[in-house]
Amino acid sequence: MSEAARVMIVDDDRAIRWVLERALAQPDLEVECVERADRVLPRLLEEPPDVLVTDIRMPGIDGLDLMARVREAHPDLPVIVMTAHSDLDSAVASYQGGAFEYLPKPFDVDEALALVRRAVAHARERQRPVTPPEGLETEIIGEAPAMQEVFRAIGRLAQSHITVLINGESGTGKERVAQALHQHSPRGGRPFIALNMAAIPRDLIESELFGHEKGAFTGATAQRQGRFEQADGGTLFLDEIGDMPAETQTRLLRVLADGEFYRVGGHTPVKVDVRIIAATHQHLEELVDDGRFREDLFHRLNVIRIHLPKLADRREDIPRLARHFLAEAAKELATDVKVLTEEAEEHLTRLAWPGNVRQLENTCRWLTVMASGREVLVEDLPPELRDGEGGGASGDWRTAFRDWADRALAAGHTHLLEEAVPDFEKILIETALKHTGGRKGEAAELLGWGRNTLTRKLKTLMPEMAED
Ligand SMILES: Nc1ncnc2c1ncn2[C@@H]1O[C@H](COP(=O)(O)OP(=O)(O)OP(=O)(O)O)[C@@H](O)[C@H]1O
Repeated sequence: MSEAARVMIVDDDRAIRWVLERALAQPDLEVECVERADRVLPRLLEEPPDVLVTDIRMPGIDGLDLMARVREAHPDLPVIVMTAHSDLDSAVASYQGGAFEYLPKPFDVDEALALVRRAVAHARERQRPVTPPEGLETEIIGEAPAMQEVFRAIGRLAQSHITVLINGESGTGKERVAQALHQHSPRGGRPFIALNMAAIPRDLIESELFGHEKGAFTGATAQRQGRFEQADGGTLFLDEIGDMPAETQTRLLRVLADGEFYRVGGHTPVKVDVRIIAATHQHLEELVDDGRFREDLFHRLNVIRIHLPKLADRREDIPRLARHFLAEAAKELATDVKVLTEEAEEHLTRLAWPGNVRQLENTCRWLTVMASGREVLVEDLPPELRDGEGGGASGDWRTAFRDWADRALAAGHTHLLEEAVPDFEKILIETALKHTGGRKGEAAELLGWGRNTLTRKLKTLMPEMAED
């Protein structure tokens, strides 16, 4: 902590400024005194000091106003309020949740100095974990306490090769965290290979992981390296580990124990040095209890566990995430960056976000394409997010449908429309027919189709109903 801490003092009373400036003239502090908040506000917001000391009653922008604005931009900046006791309540109220100290007037200079030093120490203590490991700042956004825990874990694990298990719902950023763990490890310059167990057909998992020899099975026309070999010296990220078939679990366990494996159809052991990071949205303990996951493998993987909270459990991060994704989407689509109005931002902050960060990211992309103006209003939001608490009311078919699509994509499905549209139409047809007691003409009308269209659809979708 060799760098001097910057302290800004705002008071219209010249005598107080003079006293404080002298009291705080210390080698470890760099003090700046200003008379009026409005003259320094833009600079203060842009380049905040380490500690702000302010009076309450001042001409122009008063201390409460100043705190409100500072808090908005820098919620963690410690503020020391100098005031008579009578103003304390309103001061506390205005800065609730922020770091706040109180210096009653009249004060003793030593007391003032001690308080400023304490605030500096406090600010630095807070800043340390707040700053994610170097280079991560733009990658993982998270000021919520649970995300701070994640950053701390990444920092703590930076120098290790230890196996890590990441828990969290789909779309919470598990792969991101795995990447960060890799980048900040001594293996950072080596490959990071990700493999989603839920996305590969079960009978291909072994050859995907361990590779195969030529002729190992029909279609194995050449020798092929598996992910383990590709990840040699680096990190292998095994997503949705709970979906790993039992035989593969056994093989994985053996690789972890011996550091070597055989390609499918091979007889020569292949040696590798791979760090495993596994992730799952499931409760592995429960899978173990149900006999669906090997207990010994579970213990092997569960050395260090990182939990990623649902987005709904870190709502304070939503505005920043949204701004980040809007900027990213604009870059990607080579267009102007959309800005959320306060109402739209508040609205987004209240939604349920069952698809977590990924859903927010997709929403921001959608907005970048669809919103008409530069400013995004609540009305510009996709319809399913616009009304009520949207995005997750249980029983809402759109939510269930979205979850289905999320899962299907995560499992590697393609041509989703081909998969979904027939079911969608079938459900509507069945329901309409139920309502009309099987009368097709009326059902076609309810659906908004001509009778011929319905007949044609029935032939392809529900041939058993097509006879008439
Ligand atoms: N904290 C974050 N800051 C910035 N971007 C994030 C953050 N968390 C997630 N993302 C982005 O959100 C998307 C989803 O994250 P990611 O793929 O890591 O989730 P996941 O938990 O691995 O999902 P799944 O289990 O479905 O594979 C990615 O595009 C990722 O870059």
